[in-house]
Amino acid sequence: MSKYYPAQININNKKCVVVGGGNVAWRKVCSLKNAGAKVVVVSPVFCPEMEREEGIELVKQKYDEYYLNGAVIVIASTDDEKVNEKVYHDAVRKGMLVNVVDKPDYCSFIVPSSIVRGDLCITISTGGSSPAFARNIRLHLEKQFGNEYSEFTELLSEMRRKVLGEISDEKIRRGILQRIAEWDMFDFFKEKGASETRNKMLNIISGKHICK
Ligand SMILES: C[C@@]1(CC(=O)O)c2cc3[nH]c(cc4nc(cc5[nH]c(cc(n2)[C@H]1CCC(=O)O)[C@@](C)(CC(=O)O)[C@@H]5CCC(=O)O)C(CC(=O)O)=C4CCC(=O)O)c(CCC(=O)O)c3CC(=O)O
Ligand SMILES: NC(=O)C1=CN([C@@H]2O[C@H](COP(=O)(O)OP(=O)(O)OC[C@H]3O[C@@H](n4cnc5c(N)ncnc54)[C@H](O)[C@@H]3O)[C@@H](O)[C@H]2O)C=CC1
Repeated sequence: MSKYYPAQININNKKCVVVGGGNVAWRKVCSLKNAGAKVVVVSPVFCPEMEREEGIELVKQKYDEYYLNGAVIVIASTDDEKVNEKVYHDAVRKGMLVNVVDKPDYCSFIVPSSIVRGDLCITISTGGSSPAFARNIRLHLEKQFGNEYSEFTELLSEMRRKVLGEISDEKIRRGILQRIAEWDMFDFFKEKGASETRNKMLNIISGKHICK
């Protein structure tokens, strides 16, 4: 049985607070920002990357629970165990999701390693057993997942919206959605490109091709 429930959290435009301004905090700031969060970092000192980054709010202060107000996610990444623990208890009391980077027992969620190709996101977690192994698996897999995965996913998204809007029979709809996402379609896409694949998919959608 897994210790955690894997899920994707929508934090677009939501306030997320990172306490601490070091290298580990920087990694978390990047992933939160990439997911569209409004990132606030509270720390007396920031690493140079953070000082340079635009579009994040830097609060040059020691931690105070006041800074958590309105946040959906809180990450404690200071080098002071007492501060990290206080952040954890404050966040839990306020009903927020919290992650203390060096204390898995003080995490209501943990952050997996991830490969992002447009809307496609492959995440790898060892449940805290070995973050270094999660990272190495990412480096290994990354080479196999190029930008074509992003482009094919984008095309599928467009076609899926069309199918959902136009085909009311659930069985036929499911059949088409399965068919256009099959591996031979992806091979065709890689060989012939987006335009020919789009035509092939449109033929399937309009019933000109028999579904398997
Ligand atoms: C539980 C968890 C909580 C959390 O932070 O969410 C956690 C905890 C801890 N990490 C520690 C160390 C390291 N963490 C990394 C790297 C990453 N750590 C990440 C996640 C997680 N780390 C969560 C579990 C994820 C899972 O297992 O699935 C990644 C995937 C995502 C991210 O952080 O964004 C990111 C890789 C991103 C990428 O590159 O793809 C490296 C490697 C490196 O930096 O090169 C090292 C050094 C080598 C090592 O120790 O393995 C320590 C010991 C600190 C100490 O020494 O005291 C603890 C505390 C403990 O284990 O007790
Ligand atoms: N989960 C993970 O992936 C990893 C976790 N760690 C752990 O994460 C912690 C942070 O690591 P680094 O970023 O390398 O440390 P660091 O020493 O570079 O940064 C610590 C930061 O905490 C800030 N800080 C200290 N007291 C504070 C307070 N009262 N309020 C707000 N900010 C405060 C400092 O200003 C500094 O910016 C360490 O405890 C380390 O053991 C380390 C490696 C990997």
